[in-house]
Amino acid sequence: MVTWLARVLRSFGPALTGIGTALRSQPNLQIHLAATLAVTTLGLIQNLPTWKWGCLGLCIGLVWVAELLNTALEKLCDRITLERDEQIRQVKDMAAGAVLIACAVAVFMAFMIFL
Ligand SMILES: Nc1ncnc2c1ncn2[C@@H]1O[C@H](COP(=O)(O)OP(=O)(O)OP(=O)(O)O)[C@@H](O)[C@H]1O
Repeated sequence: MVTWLARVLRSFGPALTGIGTALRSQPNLQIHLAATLAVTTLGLIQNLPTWKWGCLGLCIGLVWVAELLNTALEKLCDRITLERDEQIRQVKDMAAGAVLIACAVAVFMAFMIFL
C-alpha cells in the first residue's frame, strides 16, 4: 500500500515538470493561467454556487488539457521534421482545432456562469 502510494506520488513529479516546462515556453498557456486566475477571482467575488464552480472547473480543465496536448503534439511533430510536410500540417491543425473548440466552450460557459 505504502509502496503503491509512493509510486503514485512519484509519478506526479514528471507531470508537474511537464506543466512547468509548457508554461515557461508557451505564451498561450500563460494567457490561460491569467484567465484561470481572473475567473477564479471573479467566482470568489460573486460567491458562485457549487454547481457553477463545477462547470467552471470543468471548463478550465478542458482548456488546460487541450493546450497541453497541443503543445506536446507540436513538440513531437517538430522532433519528427521541421520541413514542410502535409501530414504534420494536418496533425498540428487538428490539435489547434481541439484548443479552439475547448476555448469556445469555455468562453460560452463563462458568459452563462457570470451573466
Ligand atoms: N512542418 C510543418 N509542415 C507544414 N505545416 C506546418 C508545419 N509546422 C507548422 N505548420 C503550420 O503552421 C501552423 C502553426 O504551427 P506552429 O508549430 O508554428 O504552431 P504555433 O502557431 O506556434 O502554435 P502555438 O501558438 O500553439 O505554439 C500549423 O497549424 C500548421 O498549419
